[in-house]
Amino acid sequence: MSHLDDIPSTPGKFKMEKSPFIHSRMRWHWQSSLAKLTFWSIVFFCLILIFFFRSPSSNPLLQDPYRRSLRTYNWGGPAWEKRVRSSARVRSRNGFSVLVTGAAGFVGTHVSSALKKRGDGVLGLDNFNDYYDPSLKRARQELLERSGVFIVEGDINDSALLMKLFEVVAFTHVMHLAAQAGVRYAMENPGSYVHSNIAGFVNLLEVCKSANPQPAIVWASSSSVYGLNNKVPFSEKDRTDQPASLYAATKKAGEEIAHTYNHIYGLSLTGLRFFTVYGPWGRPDMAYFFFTRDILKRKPIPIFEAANHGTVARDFTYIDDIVKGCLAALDTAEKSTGTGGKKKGPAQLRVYNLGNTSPVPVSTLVSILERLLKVKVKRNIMKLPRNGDVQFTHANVSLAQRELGYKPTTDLQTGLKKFVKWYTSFYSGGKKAAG
Ligand SMILES: O=C(O)[C@H]1O[C@H](OP(=O)(O)OP(=O)(O)OC[C@H]2O[C@@H](n3ccc(=O)[nH]c3=O)[C@H](O)[C@@H]2O)[C@H](O)[C@@H](O)[C@@H]1O
Repeated sequence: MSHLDDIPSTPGKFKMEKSPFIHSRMRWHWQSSLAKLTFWSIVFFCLILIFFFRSPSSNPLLQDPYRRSLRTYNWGGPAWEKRVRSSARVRSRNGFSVLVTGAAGFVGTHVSSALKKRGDGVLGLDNFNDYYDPSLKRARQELLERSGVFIVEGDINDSALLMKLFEVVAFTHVMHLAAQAGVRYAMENPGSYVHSNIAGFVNLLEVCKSANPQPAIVWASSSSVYGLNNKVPFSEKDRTDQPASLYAATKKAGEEIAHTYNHIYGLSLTGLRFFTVYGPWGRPDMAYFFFTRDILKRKPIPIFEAANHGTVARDFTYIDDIVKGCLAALDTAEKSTGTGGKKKGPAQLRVYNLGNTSPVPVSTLVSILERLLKVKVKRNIMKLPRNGDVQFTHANVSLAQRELGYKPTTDLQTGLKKFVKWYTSFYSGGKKAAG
């Protein structure tokens, strides 16, 4: 019989014998148990430490926004100020001096480049976060640098940096495009939306309101603010109090915050509700972009459909049309009316839809890509997940047409052709030639 057979399986029923042999064995057993306990406690403690420091996705305290806000950026010094001044220098008569936040982003890159081309002074600001592949942002930065646009590396939550920028340059306009984008990611990392779209926006407005002169601000809202509104096409007068995602809620909050800063401080503010913008240099987290990548890899494509086989559709809007809308919003923006944080009179407050006015089903988007890429697509029809997506979007742009002269001219087929041309060139090693 092995000594293990002496130990009853039911705890508490074991009767201790008073034998010295058993005593020493018990002591040895106790000591070895203590050693084991200490050993496993250390292992457990180490595992907790590893988990804490290496796993941001499972630890809300260390998720992206907080890590990002802890990042330090190098800025300042005479050489840096010289670059800032030179990039923001106006080169055309009556040109603007524009601070573009999110300049290394998709829309930011295109708008910065268009402004620079027509002789405006442009200074970029971007935190180069890793929401999607930062190397794409770096490639956009290179592109802008070649046309004379300097992107300052920093966060819109950094008041000291923003104040420094306004001290060095008297910006006439701010094109605010820095944001945490993406509808579905809001369920994974809600904090990043609050950090960028609310706290960051407020911080920027705080600095703008105190600037002398105050700049006029044009900023990116989103078609997602229409949420569960089902009156089509979406007009600026429709309900926007039923957001379907936290992303949408933060953009809607931005519109209300804009109202407050306009009301109290006389800041001129224009919000642009973009409708699913696509095109060359686009965002890899968007469906048209990753569908292209996955079709080329022969992977099945998940196509969402609503209840009862309902079609899911988007008012896909080509980037060049959006850029025209952004420039027109800057051109028609009136001056802010405050000085040194005090309102001197009523200021302009506007909101416009910038869409394409012709929604296309996601299944048609896939068919167009299939033809352009010449690859037979494996379709995987799936129920629209409850993750913030709405069934359809459709812009009424008559207000933007009337007041901004906005008129979209690119249909999805034409726009995707340009995107695919850029994509294949960019990702076939010719990254620099893809501009
Ligand atoms: O219009 C807007 O305001 C928003 O447009 C896009 O959001 P979304 O329209 O959802 O764009 P995608 O994520 O590219 O999705 C496009 C369509 O593809 C569908 N989809 C997406 C992913 C997928 O796997 N399958 C699929 O069918 C979506 O349901 C949606 O109808 C942007 O991601 C947002 O940042 C932006 O603010």
